[in-house]
Amino acid sequence: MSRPKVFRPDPNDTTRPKRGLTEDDLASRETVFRDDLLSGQRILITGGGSGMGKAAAFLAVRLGASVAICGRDEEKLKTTQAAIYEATGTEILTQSTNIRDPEAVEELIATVHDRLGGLDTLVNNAGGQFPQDAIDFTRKGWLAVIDTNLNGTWWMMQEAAKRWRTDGTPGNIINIVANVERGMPQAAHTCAARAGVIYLSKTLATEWAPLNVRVNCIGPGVIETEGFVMYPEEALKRFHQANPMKQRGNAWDVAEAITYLASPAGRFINGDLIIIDGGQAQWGVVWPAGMPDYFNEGGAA
Ligand SMILES: CCCCCCCCC/C=C/C(=O)SCCNC(=O)CCNC(=O)[C@H](O)C(C)(C)COP(=O)(O)OP(=O)(O)OC[C@H]1O[C@@H](n2cnc3c(N)ncnc32)[C@H](O)[C@@H]1OP(=O)(O)O
Ligand SMILES: NC(=O)C1=CN([C@@H]2O[C@H](COP(=O)(O)OP(=O)(O)OC[C@H]3O[C@@H](n4cnc5c(N)ncnc54)[C@H](OP(=O)(O)O)[C@@H]3O)[C@@H](O)[C@H]2O)C=CC1
Repeated sequence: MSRPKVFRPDPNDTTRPKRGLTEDDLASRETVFRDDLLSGQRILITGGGSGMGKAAAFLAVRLGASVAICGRDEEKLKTTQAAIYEATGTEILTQSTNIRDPEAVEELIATVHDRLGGLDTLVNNAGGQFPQDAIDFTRKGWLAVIDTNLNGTWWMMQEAAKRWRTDGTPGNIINIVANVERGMPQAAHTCAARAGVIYLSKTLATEWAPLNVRVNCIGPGVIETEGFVMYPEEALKRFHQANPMKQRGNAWDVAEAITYLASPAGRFINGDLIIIDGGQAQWGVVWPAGMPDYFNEGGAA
């Protein structure tokens, strides 16, 4: 088998195309929602400095929400903050936070409450993984993906809910996971973590109903964002072949679904998983690190 065991993206490689919607797109793209839909809402979006989180932040501000974003990279957050300010005249709150650090998460939730006066909707979008055959995962790699996607999401959920319980105010949690129903070859670490988040969410949708907190998940399929840099160009050529529409989704597709769940239209949706994947769940498999010969026609039976 000639597939490389590891693909490490080079952040300084300028030969790769820039991917994802531009700030101009995010500032002007049409939305189905009315201008003041989220007026008065306070929304915290993790990983809001890029990709789907950034699109959701742009849209929420355009629809009147007060928005906070976090991520590890302060510069990315500041760039997004400036772009949103330029497009809308509204300043969002940014706080550099690693969601894997529960103390940093506690500080983040406290800052959001202090600065925005409370929190209505938490969007747990921060996350990611690298493509690799599971058998070759290092322990550190496995732990990094589980700690980010499962533990990090949990620290955020728990801390937000504690504040809602203390304050006696309602809450809404939207967890961005992935389309894991049929498993995800070469993404087993993230599949395990996301499946964990989905069933955590289904459980808490019941357990936290007495607190008036709703919990839902969104499972994106192949959505073209800056995050595609984690995958080799060769794999990216095949990604959209895995859905019957043979298309890549974009960050706006997910941002509008987040908005729907954050709006009063989502008021009776609880414990659910909304898949946005062009039908991939019923069709193909991505193989982000390259399909083993075994599965090719003529490969071992
Ligand atoms: C859902 C779709 C699924 C795949 C299916 C594809 C279809 C969907 C397409 C797109 C899906 C997306 O999610 S796009 C969004 C992608 N965006 C992201 O992934 C951004 C966030 N990701 C990350 O921060 C990193 O990838 C992550 C590993 C999770 C955490 O980062 P950290 O900074 O903690 O970790 P690092 O220090 O970089 O690495 C820790 C260890 O992990 C291992 N490691 C890290 N990168 C590695 C690599 N490329 N190949 C092998 N191993 C690696 C090594 O053991 C590292 O240790 P050392 O050896 O000591 O270095
Ligand atoms: N694009 C796709 O096709 C799919 C994406 N997803 C998931 O959707 C979410 C958004 O992805 P997308 O927009 O595509 O990709 P991006 O890579 O653009 O977004 C991921 C964001 O998460 C932040 N992040 C990562 N780790 C941490 C951490 N430990 N603490 C705080 N922030 C963190 C990153 O910011 P920073 O680096 O500054 O920390 C970044 O802004 C991710 O969870 C992704 O895995 C799921 C299925 C498909």
